[in-house]
Parts: sequence; C-alpha cells; structure tokens
Amino acid sequence: MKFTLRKKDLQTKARTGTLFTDHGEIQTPIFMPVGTAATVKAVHQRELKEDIKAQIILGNTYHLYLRPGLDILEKAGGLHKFNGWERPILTDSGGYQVFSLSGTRKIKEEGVTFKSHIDGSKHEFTPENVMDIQRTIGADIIMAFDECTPYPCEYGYARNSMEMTHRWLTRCIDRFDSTEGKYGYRQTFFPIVQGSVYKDLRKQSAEFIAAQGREGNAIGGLSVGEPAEMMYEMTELVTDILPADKPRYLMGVGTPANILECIALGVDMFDCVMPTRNARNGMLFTSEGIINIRNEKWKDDFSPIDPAIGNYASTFYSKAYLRHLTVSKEILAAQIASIHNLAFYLWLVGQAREHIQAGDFAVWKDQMVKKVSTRL
Ligand SMILES: Nc1nc2cc3nc(NCCc4ccc(CCO)cc4)[nH]c3cc2c(=O)[nH]1
Repeated sequence: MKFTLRKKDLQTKARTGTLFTDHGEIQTPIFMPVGTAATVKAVHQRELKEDIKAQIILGNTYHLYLRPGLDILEKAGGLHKFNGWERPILTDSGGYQVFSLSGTRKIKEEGVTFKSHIDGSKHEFTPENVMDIQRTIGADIIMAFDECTPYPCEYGYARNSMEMTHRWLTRCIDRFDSTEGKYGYRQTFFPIVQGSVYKDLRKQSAEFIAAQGREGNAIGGLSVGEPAEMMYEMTELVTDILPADKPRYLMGVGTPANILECIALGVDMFDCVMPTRNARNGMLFTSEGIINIRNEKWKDDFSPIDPAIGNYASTFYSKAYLRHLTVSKEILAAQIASIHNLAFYLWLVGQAREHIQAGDFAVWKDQMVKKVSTRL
C-alpha cells in the first residue's frame, strides 16, 4: 500500500501525506470514525460520505466475529459489501476489546480464551485465527493481535506483556504473509508498538516493530488512562523511531486537543469512540469549544450548532432544538449530535492538513488547542 508524503512542517514533526488503498485514497493526517459492529452508530453511510466527509472508518474484529459472524460476512462478499461502505476500512484485531470487554478472559501463550458479552459462549483468539478472521471481514488495513498493556502496571508486567505481543506479532506476520485476501483486493497489515509508559520498553518495542518493515505502524497501549503528558512523551519517543516514510497510527486517540498535539508529534492516523459516544449523551465538540447541550443556558439559543464547520446538521439545526431533542431522549438527538461531532473531528484534521501545507501549523495548533478545550 503506497504512502506518499506531501509536506513536512518546519517547526514540528507534523506532515501531510496520501495513503493509497484499493478502496480509495486517504489524505493524512486523518480521523477514522469508529464503526464497531458494521455501523458508525446513528449515522447513515451517505451522511458519513457526504456530510462528514469520512475517508476511512473502523470495524472491530471482536464484535463482527460474534455478530453478524464470519458466515454472513463471507456470504455478503466482505464487510464493504455487507454495510455498503465502499471506501477504506480498518479493523482493530480484538486485542483491546477482549481485554476491556469480556471480563471472563484467560491470556495464555497460545492466545486468549474469552466468553462472548452477547451470549456467554466460549471462544479463543490466537494470532493465527485473528489474521484469518480479518481476512474474512475484508478490511483494507488489519491490525496485529496484541495485548494492550493495562495502565498502570508494574515494569515486569509491562515487559512480559510487550515480549508476548512481539512473539504474537511474529505469528501474525507468518500467517498474514502466507494467506491471501478473499475478495480480490489487497489488504495491509500494521504491527502495534507496546511498552506501556516505560521509555526503555517503548524504545525496544518501537525498534522491533520498525524492523518488521511493514507498510504502516501503529502505537498501542496509550489512551488507557495515563496522563496526557505521558501519552505525548511516549508518542514522541516512538515516532522518532518508527520510519518517517510509513503512516503512523495512534490507536484510541483522542480528544481534539490530543489529536492536534499528536499530529505535531508526527502521527498520521487517529481513531476514537469519543465523538460518537459523547454525542449520545449531549457532549458536543465545536470550533469554539465544548458544549454540554443539556445545560439550561442553551434552552433559548437559536443559533446554529456550529456553522463554521460547513455541514448540513451543524448549520441547519439550532442549539435550542438539539437541547430539546436531547433532554427529550429523541432518537434524532443522537443522529444530529453524532453527525456534528464527527464532522467537527474531520473538519479539525482537514484544517490541520491545510495549515501544515501553508507552513503555519505550529502557531495555529497552539491557538486551536486552547479553543477546542474551552468549556462553553
Ligand atoms: N489492538 C489494540 N487496540 C487498541 C485500541 C485502543 N483504544 C484505546 N483507547 C480508547 C480510549 C477511550 C475509550 C472510551 C472513550 C469514550 C469516553 O466517553 C474515549 C477513549 N487505546 C487503545 C489501545 C489499543 C492497543 O494497544 N491495541
């Protein structure tokens, strides 16, 4: 999968680029809406494309494997055919979900056994079968099966967890490189850096991942409760080691401010459930700051949600109307807020791309970090 760098910022490690997949191009830096179970919750595929201008979305191996299941997905001709999203898709490998979702899991060298959060049925994920599962789902970019090391944890645990992730990585690569895609288009594999918040482990893991020479590299084990300063310190250390000519994907990040700071640290791809999950309880991200739309103060504010970001929902509907829908628990509230928050995230990374191109990203970023973090 080709990745061409366009412009490198002079004051920071920010850069713009283009990622070429068989389902279309991705302009980076990019935010990837999370579509866990074959849907970005409350949003139509047409809205994702036309209003939000999403370029790539995520799916989750753990959820899709359990429901609708591989049989249905294969009969459909893969996830793109099943949900009608014909642009790029990335699937996370289940590592994080198995560790965070099904409390009943056992980690062994062979893999992880767990109970379905849906019906309690027993399953096992191994590096090998997770590659086969992601081949069947058919995402354009598939992730290594890793252990997302919990935070906080002792140095010894972090080291053992990282070393197991590295052994699992070798098994993932052996399996991926000896199998083909099932639907006639190419799939790409990204390894994932671990090492928790220990600088020597992070360095060791980044070097091991870089040495695999894959077409893109991910940074895992962050956005798991550590302080933002620690996230930035680990990200900076790892992006100094990961090859500059390959896309860098920081998993599960983050708030608008986190994303801007990490673009400056050389990250190209981001995903987070925050814009969609927080939308459903009335937390709106806007170009002027953060709004809790349930707050009384918006009751008679008939101004548009956020006309600056230029999409239908954010311009057509007022704050007062969205507050009414939210407090009334109307279904339309989740739809409007989800489209708006995702359109804001895509607008923000689009603005970052423009300012990197214009050469004034550093100054713009510092101003924008303050603005997007303001509580309105
Ligand atoms: N395979 C793999 N996947 C990951 C996904 C992650 N997702 C995160 N963080 C998400 C944190 C997160 C969770 C929920 C919310 C909603 C709040 O309202 C926001 C952020 N960190 C992550 C780390 C890994 C990782 O090492 N390996």
